[in-house]
Amino acid sequence: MNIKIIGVGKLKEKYFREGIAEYLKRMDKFAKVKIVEVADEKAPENLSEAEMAEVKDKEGKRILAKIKDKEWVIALAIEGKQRPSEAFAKEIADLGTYGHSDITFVIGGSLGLSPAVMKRANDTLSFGKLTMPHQLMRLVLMEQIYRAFMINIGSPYHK
Ligand SMILES: C[S@@+](CC[C@H](N)C(=O)[O-])C[C@H]1O[C@@H](n2cnc3c(N)ncnc32)[C@H](O)[C@@H]1O
Repeated sequence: MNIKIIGVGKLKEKYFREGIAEYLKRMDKFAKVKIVEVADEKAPENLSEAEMAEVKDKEGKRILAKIKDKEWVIALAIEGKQRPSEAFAKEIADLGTYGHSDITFVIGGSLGLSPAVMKRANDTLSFGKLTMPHQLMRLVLMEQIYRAFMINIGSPYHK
């Protein structure tokens, strides 16, 4: 299975990078996991609606350029679909079984994902109504993917 996580902007803090590196290492035996970073646009406080849409559109185009036709895309969105970790684990296993072994997760930038990216997505994933910083979201997502693998092998990691 190939898992790609596309995020906007670089991870600045060392503790995030270390956390990501740890989960990359732990998942090594279950899947080929790749992090792809696309450049972010400057998004100062006082942007108009049109300017915010332009920021998302530009970032969205960069995201879409990193996605191949065969990839099953799951967009992370606050208003997306929530599910328990067990259901998420089953989905990951089923996708692999039924011919979608290239799964791509997409995390938006500080203003979120563009309509074009949401349209390309095959599914959405919400971690609840709380807004998380996109850098932290990357780490939380990795833990949940790792947890999914642990659930699927029946490991006591998942209690
Ligand atoms: C700072 S948030 C963007 C906030 C923006 N107002 C929005 O509604 O998308 C950056 C990205 O992190 C992800 N994200 C943040 N909180 C999330 C949550 N609770 N569930 C799923 N994804 C989340 C989404 O991909 C979002 O585009």
